[in-house]
Amino acid sequence: MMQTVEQLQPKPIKYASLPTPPTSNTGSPSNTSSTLNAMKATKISISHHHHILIVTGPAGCGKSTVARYLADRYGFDYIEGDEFHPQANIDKMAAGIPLDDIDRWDWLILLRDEALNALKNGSKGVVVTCSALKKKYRDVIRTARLYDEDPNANIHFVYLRADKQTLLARVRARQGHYMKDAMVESQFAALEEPDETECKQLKDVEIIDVKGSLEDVQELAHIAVDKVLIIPSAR
Ligand SMILES: Nc1ncnc2c1ncn2[C@@H]1O[C@H](COP(=O)(O)OP(=O)(O)O)[C@@H](O)[C@H]1O
Ligand SMILES: O=C(O)[C@H](O)[C@@H](O)[C@H](O)[C@H](O)COP(=O)(O)O
Repeated sequence: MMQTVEQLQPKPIKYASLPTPPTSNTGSPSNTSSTLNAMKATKISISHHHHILIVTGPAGCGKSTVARYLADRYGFDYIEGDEFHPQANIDKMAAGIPLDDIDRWDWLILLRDEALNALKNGSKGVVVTCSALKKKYRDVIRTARLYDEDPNANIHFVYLRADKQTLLARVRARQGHYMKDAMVESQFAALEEPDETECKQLKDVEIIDVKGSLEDVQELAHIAVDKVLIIPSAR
């Protein structure tokens, strides 16, 4: 069964005023003009497979903002990863102490299982925010495919790439969050960006440069994700 994007989202999709797509040192470019032209010219449908989109990156890169937008666009469930940290992790981060691997394992498994539950309960797709700073954390999430009832479940990472200055500015401007700007340094220290090997071998990472305005970033993100979710119709 196919669902058209038009059915999921009343607003027409604009492809007209796109920002110049970013290129990345480590991953594939987020889109090409030929893909865009193909999408403009054809009716587009979301494949019937289960989809898990993991929006990743360090604190302040825009995970929640972009994930909510994507969930809305595709009619997917939304899981805010921060809400699944145990209180001990929140307390630690609020006190300015970075989490370590041990703090994160159960949280990652919980997020994976929450996503699987949403699919089991009938959701076609789910968008999860999860910093997933290291490759081994992303690998934990990748095991969702082994447990999902759809053997062709589509697990995809949207890595929001930002430089330290941008993150510092955004974390400083954000009100009422336990994660303060002093933690940005440790987030970068822990960060293992998806590199060329990971991107090429696993083909499940899109890298989005998030320096631009929110509107630009949302557009870049949905163009990248459309390529993953949507089958251009032959008709
Ligand atoms: N592209 C952007 N340009 C400007 N501000 C942004 C952008 N993306 C997010 N923000 C703002 O930056 C802050 C951090 O975004 P958020 O989505 O909470 O990031 P994360 O979930 O990764 O910590 C928020 O106040 C958000 O409104
Ligand atoms: O693995 C971690 O160290 C945390 O998950 C961290 O990366 C995450 O960013 C925080 O939960 C803060 O929340 P925000 O990302 O919403 O700032």
